[in-house]
Amino acid sequence: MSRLEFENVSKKYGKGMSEFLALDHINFSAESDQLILVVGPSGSGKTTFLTIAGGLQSPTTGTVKINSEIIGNLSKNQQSTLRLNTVGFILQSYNLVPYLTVDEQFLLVDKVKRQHISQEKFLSILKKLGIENLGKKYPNELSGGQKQRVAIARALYADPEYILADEPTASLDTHRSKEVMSLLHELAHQNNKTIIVVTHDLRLQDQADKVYQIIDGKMSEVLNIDKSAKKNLDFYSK
Ligand SMILES: Nc1ncnc2c1ncn2[C@@H]1O[C@H](COP(=O)(O)OP(=O)(O)OP(=O)(O)O)[C@@H](O)[C@H]1O
Repeated sequence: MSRLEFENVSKKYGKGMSEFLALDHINFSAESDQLILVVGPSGSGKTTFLTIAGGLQSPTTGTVKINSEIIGNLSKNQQSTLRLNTVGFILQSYNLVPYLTVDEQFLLVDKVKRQHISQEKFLSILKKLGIENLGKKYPNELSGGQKQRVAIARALYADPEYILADEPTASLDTHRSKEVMSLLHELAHQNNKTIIVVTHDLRLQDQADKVYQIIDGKMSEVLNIDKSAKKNLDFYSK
């Protein structure tokens, strides 16, 4: 079973007068079969949390474990291999390669991961995200929402144990947002994935198994999300 754990994780940026505590003693765990939503206002530490969860940056203090392995104890090469084999990122910047068509973005995953996905599975992912007709287009020919969906499809295509998504529905309308969240929910439960979504968008809470909030770098589980969601809607919106 997959398990991601944060033990007393803090992250400081800068030094001296410009020192800033972005994450403050966070304890957190996520397992397979879970879609977890992490909400919080702008600048509260959500992206910092997600990038540390995926080993893209290190905590200042505390321990992050993926499947019982302490990430900080691994060499840089071992960390890259662990990331490549277990974690799929959906980042705000989409991370699409500008000079590759949509189809080629997926071929690149095959190359990097030395895998080959059946055409049938490939098409089913594209269809689920409504991008089956975009294969020959380059990223600069796509709308923000289309780029977002290609980035999501590419993360799913690599079939990682963990999917870490930063505002995956930011450029999508309400209908598409719900579809994407349903898809992530289905993946978590039918394909045993651990999925963590950070977002401002409290409308996504319906599909989540657990909801956490980060405020000023401190994280807590939101047990009664409906009530606080209504109270905090303005607070969370950008
Ligand atoms: N590399 C960095 N150097 C210095 N400060 C940083 C750095 N990255 C983030 N910060 C600061 O840490 C805090 C948390 O940033 P983070 O991006 O994690 O917040 P966020 O909740 O994801 O915000 P948003 O919702 O606006 O994306 C912010 O005050 C930000 O300015």
